[in-house]
This record gives sequence, C-alpha cells and structure tokens, in this order.
Amino acid sequence: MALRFHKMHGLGNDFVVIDAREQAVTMTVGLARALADRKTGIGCDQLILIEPSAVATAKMRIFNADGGEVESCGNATRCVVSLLGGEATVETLGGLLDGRMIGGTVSVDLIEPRFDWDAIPLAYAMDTARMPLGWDDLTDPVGVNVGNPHVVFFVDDVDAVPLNILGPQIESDPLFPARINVNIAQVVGPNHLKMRTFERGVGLTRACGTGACATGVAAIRRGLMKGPVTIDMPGGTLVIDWAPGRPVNMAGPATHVFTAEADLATFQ
Ligand SMILES: N[C@@H](CCC[C@H](N)C(=O)O)C(=O)O
Repeated sequence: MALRFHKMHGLGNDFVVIDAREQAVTMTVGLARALADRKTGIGCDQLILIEPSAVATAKMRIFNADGGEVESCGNATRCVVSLLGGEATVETLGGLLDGRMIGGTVSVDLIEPRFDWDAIPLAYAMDTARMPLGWDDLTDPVGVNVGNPHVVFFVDDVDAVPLNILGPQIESDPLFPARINVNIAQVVGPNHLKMRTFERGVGLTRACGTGACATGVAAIRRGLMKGPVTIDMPGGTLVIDWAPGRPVNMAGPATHVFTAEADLATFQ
C-alpha cells in the first residue's frame, strides 16, 4: 500500500507528517520507529499523524524516533498549522494549541506552563546517596512542563557541556519516570539566549520548539530577562514570549520540503 507523507522541518527538527484524514493508517511503536529510521526508513526526529478532531481543526499525534508517543512538539505544531492552511487549533495530548501564520512566521500559543519541579526537591533531598539536583557541572535546574516535560540548566558556555553524554543520563534518571527533555542555555545578551537540547526519545536535535518555550519561561521566571526572548539553537532562532498566568507563545518558521509516497509493505 502507498503511504502519502510530507517531509517538513522547523529549524532542522525534521518530521514525517502523515495525514490520516485522507488515508487509513494504524500507527504502532514499531511502524513509527521503522519510518523514522534514517538508514532503512524515511528518516525524521518525530513522526506526526494528523487525525480528525471533535474539538479542534485537527488532532496531531506525535511519535518520537524511538516510537514512543508523546504529548507535544512545538516545531511540528508550526508545520501542521501551515499544512492546515495557516490558521488552526490543533488538539494534542498536551492541550489545545492555537496557531496562525503571519508572513513567513507561524505563531503558536502553547499551554500555560507548569512548574512540576516545585514538587521534587523534598523527595530528592531525602535521597542522601545522591547529589542533590545536579549532574556533574549541571546544577540548579528549572523543571518546566509546557505540555511535555523539560528540565533547563543555565550554564556559562553551552558549547563546553558534553550534552551527548549527560543528556542520556538525565533523560533516563529515575527521578523522571516518564523520562525528560534536557535543555542547556547560556545568556548571550539582553533577552537573548543560546540553547541546545537533548530530546527525550530522539537525542541531540538541531532545534526543539517546546524546549525553547520551557527555556524562555525558565529564564523569565528566574528573573534573568524579560520577554520576548530570542533563542538561538543550532538550527536557527525562535522568539518566545510569556508572562505569569499566560500561555507561552512561540514564533518561528515552518518548512515544507516535499510530498511523496512510501511503500508501506517495506515496513511491515
Ligand atoms: N521536537 C519537539 C519536541 C518533541 C517531543 C519531545 N522529544 C518529547 O519527548 O517530549 C519540539 O519541537 O518541541
């Protein structure tokens, strides 16, 4: 059977987007992983399934490259809003997200952030065998949930941190039973950050939209800067804005690369 898909990306965080409203697709962990494989599949960081929604323009399901289904993906939300015509409400496991395209930029309101970390230090402090709230030189984190879970560390030099080594350790730390996305950020100017992300279920990516949202929120909450915050990642720049009690807003590009068909029989 032919499977029609769109290859898209947001700042180099790349997606295979399948519109399940126009073709029947039963997604499984194994199929998502096979399609995402860069050697034997199509290749992507996340596989995105668009389905009908009773409460929004469409529902977006998100599968990491390891096949696990997750709650939210900022870069993919911008891509889906552009595919849906440039103005849409997208239903996700992480909430209902409103997006609109203005010129070449897609602006999306994510949810009001939750600071899940606030509940953690007490339990953690009781575990005296462990270094409290730090992994090597990464200390004093902020835990932010913007639909999906993130931990953010502010450092002096993001390029000096071995995120390829620390990222997997933190992602799978028993402290985070659902695992976590790991972000490190450096203040490079007024309201301006440089950031890298080790994504849960993927690894190092060129950009992470929800990671940028979590990091912008963490910087504002720590009093390091005011919004809007410009965040440079290896794949490019997003602008994040937030005020307490409000949803976090993300603005940036969405790129459609090509539309094609894959032979589904190859993957079964
Ligand atoms: N690339 C994404 C985040 C995708 C999901 C994440 N890896 C998770 O497991 O929560 C983004 O742009 O937000």
